[in-house]
Amino acid sequence: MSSATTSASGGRPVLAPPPDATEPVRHPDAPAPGTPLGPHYDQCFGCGDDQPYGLHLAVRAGEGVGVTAEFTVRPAHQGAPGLAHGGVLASALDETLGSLNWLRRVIAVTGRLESDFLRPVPVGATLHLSARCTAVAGRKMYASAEGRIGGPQGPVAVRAQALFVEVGVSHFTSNGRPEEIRAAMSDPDQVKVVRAFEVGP
Ligand SMILES: CCCCCCCC(=O)SCCNC(=O)CCNC(=O)[C@H](O)C(C)(C)COP(=O)(O)OP(=O)(O)OC[C@H]1O[C@@H](n2cnc3c(N)ncnc32)[C@H](O)[C@@H]1OP(=O)(O)O
Repeated sequence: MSSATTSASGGRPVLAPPPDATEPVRHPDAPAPGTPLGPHYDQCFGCGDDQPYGLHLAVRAGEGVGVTAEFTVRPAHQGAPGLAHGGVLASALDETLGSLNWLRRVIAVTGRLESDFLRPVPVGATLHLSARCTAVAGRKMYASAEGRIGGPQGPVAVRAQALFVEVGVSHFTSNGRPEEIRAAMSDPDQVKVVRAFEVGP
């Protein structure tokens, strides 16, 4: 196995939680199962309403540290004629996985994302996504996701495993372009300010 998929210590796959990992904990203020989370940032490619070519992914809180989401593939998302681009599908998985952090009220960004593409996804299809956090170890959150087509119980078209790493707000304020940081920070809607930075953009 290559060093890209195994850890430095002992050959454990990098996306396998270490033995001292713990169960993820849902924050007491997390929205009830079934509640739409809404966009975390209106310019986000994954969920933002103001991104004309974005995914406009709609995420709902699930049970525990889990979410469901839907994404309908539009012509702007094509790779091959009539089919979704693989990078766009990976973005849908990443966005769905990222929203798990909102249920934990932890600021975290994607460190690693491994995707499997099992079936082609046509333009016009709705991808029914689900994701759950499987373990936490220090700043690291381990999670998995899948996307089905033809309905929520349809065949799995894509799936992913991911590692998110907890960061401070300075990850965004120090590295993001100042124009967008200033605009997001000065939004009069304080809930929007919090959500723009509490969940990785
Ligand atoms: C609504 C939700 C929207 C969500 C949108 C989707 C989320 C996103 O797409 S976020 C954007 C994409 N991601 C990024 O831009 C992140 C860029 N990367 C970084 O900033 C840094 O590399 C970062 C923060 C991940 C880690 O850096 P740093 O804080 O210095 O931590 P570091 O000490 O290197 O790593 C911490 C732990 O994570 C592990 N780790 C970090 N990266 C990886 C990786 N790629 N693979 C495996 N393990 C990793 C380290 O081995 C370390 O483990 P341990 O504690 O056991 O030693």
